[in-house]
Amino acid sequence: MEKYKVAIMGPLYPDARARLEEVCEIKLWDKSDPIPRDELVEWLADAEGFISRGDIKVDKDLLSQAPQLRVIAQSSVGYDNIDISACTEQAIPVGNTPVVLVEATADLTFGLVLSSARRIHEGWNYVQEGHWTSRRNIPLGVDLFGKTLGIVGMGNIGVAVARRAQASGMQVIYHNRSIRTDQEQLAATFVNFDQLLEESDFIVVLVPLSAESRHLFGKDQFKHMKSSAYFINASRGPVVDTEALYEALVNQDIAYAALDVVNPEPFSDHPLIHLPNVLITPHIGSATLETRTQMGELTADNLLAGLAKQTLPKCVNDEVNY
Ligand SMILES: NC(=O)C1=CN([C@@H]2O[C@H](COP(=O)(O)OP(=O)(O)OC[C@H]3O[C@@H](n4cnc5c(N)ncnc54)[C@H](O)[C@@H]3O)[C@@H](O)[C@H]2O)C=CC1
Ligand SMILES: O=C(O)C(=O)CO
Repeated sequence: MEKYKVAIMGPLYPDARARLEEVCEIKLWDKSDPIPRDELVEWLADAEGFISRGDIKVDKDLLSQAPQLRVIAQSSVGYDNIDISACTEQAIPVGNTPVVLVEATADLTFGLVLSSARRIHEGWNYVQEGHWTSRRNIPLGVDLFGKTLGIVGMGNIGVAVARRAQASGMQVIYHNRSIRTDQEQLAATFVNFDQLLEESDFIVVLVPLSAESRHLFGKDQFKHMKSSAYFINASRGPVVDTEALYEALVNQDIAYAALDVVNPEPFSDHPLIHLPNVLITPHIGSATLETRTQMGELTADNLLAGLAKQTLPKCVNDEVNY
């Protein structure tokens, strides 16, 4: 049997790779920098399947140069790098990996709440740098118990974060595109956006990046928050205006920011990194061995289904799913 031609933006986890190699002729980009556009165009000229990744712009122009393409799969729940309407127009289904990454991402997100409130990494730096010579001047944190956590984007991960917060004795309020029908069961209260900004001690952001959510958090929103507020972003960097966040932290309009996502990524020389009231992790929300393995498997399932013109198990534009 002739093998399917596929282009894959790595990394590709070993089990998924073995399954794909059985039926696919693979071109694998395994460098950490994104593939140059002209090289990608060449790779896609005869590709039937494409495993994309978040740092690659998949737009109308690219798709117009990929005449054989019948499926795109991506190992993430977010797909803000892909022009979904253009894919739908060309009847190309796009597979993503929701659900399997929820608990790992919620752990990391709530870990940022906990680490920043209790200054865990500062405590470790303090010990490592030899300052623990007496009981004085230890990093002093704040309680979670009895505080209000506001979640912006109460989807799958938001709900999993709410469960963790409730177990720590926090009240949970949320703002979402729509009020959840399971709100009572969630024991979380829907509030409007401004109310959430004003009332929350901790704000966790988990909205997808879209035209509507780009720079949802800027100067005015930080001014609206409590000066004691902790701001945690685990969604996408561009949901926040980075310069406005920097100013808010320098001016102490808010107390602290903990970020798993920033704009741009990677992020190694921005002044934000040097502020004392910031904790940044390198976009590791779903990065556990178990979760990344499951994401790899689901991505392979989506790709193989599309190549065989069968229904993708998780499809973003179901109207063109097979
Ligand atoms: N840091 C990391 O490694 C990870 C980050 N993510 C990010 O988290 C996002 C959320 O993931 P899930 O919870 O699985 O998605 P989901 O689709 O289950 O939840 C998103 C929620 O946000 C709401 N929403 C959308 N736009 C909104 C807006 N403008 N204002 C208020 N609410 C809005 C939706 O109604 C939905 O309830 C992903 O799109 C991705 O960007 C996801 C996984 C890992
Ligand atoms: O799934 C996503 O959207 C991520 O950011 C990485 O898991």
